[in-house]
Amino acid sequence: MARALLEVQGITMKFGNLVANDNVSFSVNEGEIVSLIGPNGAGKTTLFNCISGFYKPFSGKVFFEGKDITGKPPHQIAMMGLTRTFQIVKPLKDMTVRDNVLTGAFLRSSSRKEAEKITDEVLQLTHLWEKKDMLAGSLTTADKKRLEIARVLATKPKMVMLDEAMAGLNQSEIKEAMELCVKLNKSGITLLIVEHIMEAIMPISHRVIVLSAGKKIAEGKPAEVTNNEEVIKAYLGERYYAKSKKLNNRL
Ligand SMILES: Nc1ncnc2c1ncn2[C@@H]1O[C@H](COP(=O)(O)OP(=O)(O)OP(=O)(O)O)[C@@H](O)[C@H]1O
Repeated sequence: MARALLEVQGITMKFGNLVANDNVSFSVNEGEIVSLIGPNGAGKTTLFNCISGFYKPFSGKVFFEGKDITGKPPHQIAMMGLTRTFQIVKPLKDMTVRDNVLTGAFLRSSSRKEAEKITDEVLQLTHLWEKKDMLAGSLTTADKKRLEIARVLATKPKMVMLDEAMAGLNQSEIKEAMELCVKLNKSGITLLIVEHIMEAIMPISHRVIVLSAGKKIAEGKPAEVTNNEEVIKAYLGERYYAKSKKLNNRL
């Protein structure tokens, strides 16, 4: 049986009177690609922040490999093998691409030689090798997103949480990002992905979890979720329903 790598149990997070996450529970098994979707303001990033230690949830627990990580600091959670990227990428823009990735590698290794070896492997894997000497601030959006992923990979994670890593990318860049996700997953990394580009994540996800107004409203295989009436009404409607209706009208 698949082993739960991440277990989120009844997470509630409030900002004043606003309940951003309302008793959310789910788990991610080792080796899975799970996507977390939902309308703007549904609470996806807040949940990422609660899981990765950037927020201490109001109530509920988070377990990674069976260990309680609720409220532990982000660097400690990263040391355990769970890391995340940010929706708004923040590379150290006056440092080179390679040095940016090195900062991640130093979490795993205190030896410079070893950290450089990890860094160079990750630069090859993420197709950033040719740009390793460029200043991070001069990269395109797509390459900045790639660098964010590279920095995370250099920490040698067991599981990566990607927060809108495909936002702002063009079609071919999205395809490359999808391929990278599949490649990382095949190399043994479990993925939890927040994304609005349904066309990109549905084909690569094993399971999808849907949040709406802070609550989990559905969970299942991509085909199950896209046919779920509540999900269509709360979220997919705008994107999927109109598109399929247009198509049906034309037939
Ligand atoms: N630091 C904060 N202080 C106060 N309210 C916040 C804070 N962060 C998020 N919120 C509110 O919590 C709710 C959930 O926001 P969150 O960013 O988690 O949603 P999201 O699903 O990630 O949205 P999006 O898809 O637009 O990124 C929103 O109403 C938002 O305004």
